[in-house]
Amino acid sequence: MTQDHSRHGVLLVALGTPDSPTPAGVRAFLKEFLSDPRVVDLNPLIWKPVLYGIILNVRPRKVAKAYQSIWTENGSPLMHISKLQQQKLTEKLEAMTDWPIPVELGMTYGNPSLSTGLKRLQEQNVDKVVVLPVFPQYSCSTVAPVSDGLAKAMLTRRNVPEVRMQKEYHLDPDYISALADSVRRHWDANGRADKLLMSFHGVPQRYVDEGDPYEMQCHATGDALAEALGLSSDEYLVTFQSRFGKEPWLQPYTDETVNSLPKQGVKSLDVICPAFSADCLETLEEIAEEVRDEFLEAGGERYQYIPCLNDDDAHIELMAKLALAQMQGF
Ligand SMILES: C=CC1=C(C)c2cc3[nH]c(cc4nc(cc5[nH]c(cc1n2)c(C)c5CCC(=O)O)C(CCC(=O)O)=C4C)c(C)c3C=C
Ligand SMILES: [Fe+2]
Ligand SMILES: [Fe+2]
Repeated sequence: MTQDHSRHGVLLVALGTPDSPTPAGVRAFLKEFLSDPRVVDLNPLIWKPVLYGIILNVRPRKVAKAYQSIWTENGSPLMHISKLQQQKLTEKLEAMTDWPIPVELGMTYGNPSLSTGLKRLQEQNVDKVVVLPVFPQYSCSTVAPVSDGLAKAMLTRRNVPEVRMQKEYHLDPDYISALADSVRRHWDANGRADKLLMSFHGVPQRYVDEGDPYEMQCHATGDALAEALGLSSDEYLVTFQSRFGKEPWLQPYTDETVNSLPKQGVKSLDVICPAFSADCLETLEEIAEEVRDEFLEAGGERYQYIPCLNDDDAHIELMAKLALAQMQGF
């Protein structure tokens, strides 16, 4: 079936990242991010004094150092990889449709904003926007802020576009097979560890108790990936990383699990982070460095991090397939 793509465009959405790896750059990013009640839903009368009085004074200096350790000549890895994805997705869509379909980046927090991305699409005459947040698993703390941000961006437009948003794709067969292929490539090049650890970004347990399907979707992804790889239940683990604040987050925690594994005889680990579509601070610094050091200090012998899908062909093909399927819905 052929379709008229003349008014179609894609807004490729990622979480966002600081403009610079400096305390000021990180502070501006954290201020916007951590002020979103979708991310931290505590009573503002309690949260705002903590955020402005403590967190925004202490955390930026520490986190800027972490960003400096992963920053490249192309800037923040998340931004650089997102731009590569944007460019390759543009090329892939044109190859598949014989029509140039504009793809713009929009970050939930930081630059370019969702509003900027939307404006750039409208400047190219786009009136039917497919929004593709690159979060395979839906969470109220990642995907819902995208729909909030879009609604806010459109509040001031006289002419609003038609919009369709991909909510999640945690069991899409092409997503699972792209992950499985990346693990197999890693095994072929490096051999296979005792276990495959699948570490997902955490969220507060309470969000799940109140209806966020994120945890269930992470486990479904993990089980499907294990099945695609032919792993039995004792050959892989699903854990949750990046805990923030005092209340319980999804468990088991990645760091605690990794610390306990050498004592149980697990001396080598392969680690993959399926909730991340691009390598970033949380994978390159936290998982590939910090957690690795903890494993080796606890008696582990070999720890290997498997990169995110980033700009892999299979990943770009998945994005193109999802975008085109959404376009069929207009
Ligand atoms: C405070 C609560 C947080 C929730 C809830 C949360 C959910 C969540 N985040 C991602 C993806 C990413 N998070 C990243 C960084 C990051 N995340 C939090 C906090 C929460 N995340 C903070 C404070 C930070 C900044 C760094 C720090 O201060 O520790 C990033 C990396 C961005 C980068 O620049 O590289 C990503 C990506 C998901 C998928 C998720 C829930 C499912
Ligand atoms: Fe996060
Ligand atoms: Fe972190």
